[in-house]
Amino acid sequence: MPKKESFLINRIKSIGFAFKGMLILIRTEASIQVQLCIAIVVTITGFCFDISKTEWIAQFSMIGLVMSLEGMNTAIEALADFIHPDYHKKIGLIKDVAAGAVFIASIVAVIIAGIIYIPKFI
Ligand SMILES: Nc1ncnc2c1ncn2[C@@H]1O[C@H](COP(=O)(O)OP(=O)(O)OP(=O)(O)O)[C@@H](O)[C@H]1O
Repeated sequence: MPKKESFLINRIKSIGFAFKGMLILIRTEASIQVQLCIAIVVTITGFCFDISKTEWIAQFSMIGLVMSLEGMNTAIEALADFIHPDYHKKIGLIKDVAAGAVFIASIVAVIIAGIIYIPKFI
């Protein structure tokens, strides 16, 4: 019994730490703030155009993917700066690759937005 309790408490604590991390990202990361604004705008646009359930799923999936990858990118940047604060070619490569992952998701997000909204204008 006590084992189960401590497991539950640990899970709740983990959710608390994760929530704290999310708030840090929203408060301190300019890219996340921009993405959050875009997410709010496209969500309002979704209501305006009365998009279908499948389109909502695609839209929210891309919002989640881009913002969570941006969070991972921020963590990798912070880790790289902590491990090696000075200039190093490898650190540059690590940061570029992490940023590249966000960029790929962002391009796909723009394509999906085009698939959803362009037909509503023509
Ligand atoms: N220590 C380093 N050694 C080599 N190149 C680096 C180093 N730090 C940064 N760079 C290069 O500069 C780019 C930008 O790095 P930076 O850490 O400023 O990230 P950023 O994309 O500007 O993110 P943020 O705006 O969140 O700080 C990297 O992608 C990398 O090419």
